[in-house]
Amino acid sequence: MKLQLALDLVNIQEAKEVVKEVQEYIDIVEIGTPVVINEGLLAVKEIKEAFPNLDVLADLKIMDAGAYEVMKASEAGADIITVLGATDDSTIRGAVEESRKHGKKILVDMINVKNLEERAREVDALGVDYICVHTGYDLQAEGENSFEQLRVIKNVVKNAKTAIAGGIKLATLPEVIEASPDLVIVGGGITGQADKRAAAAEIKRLISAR
Ligand SMILES: O=C([C@H](O)CO)[C@H](O)[C@H](O)COP(=O)(O)O
Repeated sequence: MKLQLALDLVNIQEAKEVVKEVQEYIDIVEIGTPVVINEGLLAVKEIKEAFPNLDVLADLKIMDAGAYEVMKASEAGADIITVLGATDDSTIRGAVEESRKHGKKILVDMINVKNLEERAREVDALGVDYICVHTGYDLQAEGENSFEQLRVIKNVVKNAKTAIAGGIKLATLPEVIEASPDLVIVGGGITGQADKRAAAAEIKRLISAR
């Protein structure tokens, strides 16, 4: 089980400072969608250059032009790029094909996918690397989470690795770990804590104990 730190509400300089603080406890750094919107793929490039030993995920949430956008993110240094499960198969196929040319990985974000079981099977058959259940900020604010969705995809996904994101904190981590995802994605559960390093260390400790 790997730990991904999601950075959403920071600029490039702040992102570097947070990663520096917690780098020994994380496997993947996510350059979140808001950061890419604010700073562009330069954020991916700068973080990869500053932390070459960590994998960098570009959370582009690609909905169209799969191959082109994966190509640009790959050139910027991303190791993993996100595509939305709600898009059509041709976009996901294009993203996967392009990622293979660059030796990169595709994580499909199932945010707001209604027919989760059926779509997870279809996406899995497209050869993606990760399938991720995700409760976004807006639904988190309404008290939702993705714990049950994780159990659903664990039952049907046979090839891809599974991941979960959205409001995961130390208090809810045991329930997540119980379902054994391959990747746990934590943003505010680390970046929103007074002692980020201690939070990351404790999350890593619990994940590694499995
Ligand atoms: O993908 C995310 C969200 O849609 C904003 O872009 C977050 O990175 C993801 O939800 C993880 O962050 P937390 O919910 O703060 O753990």
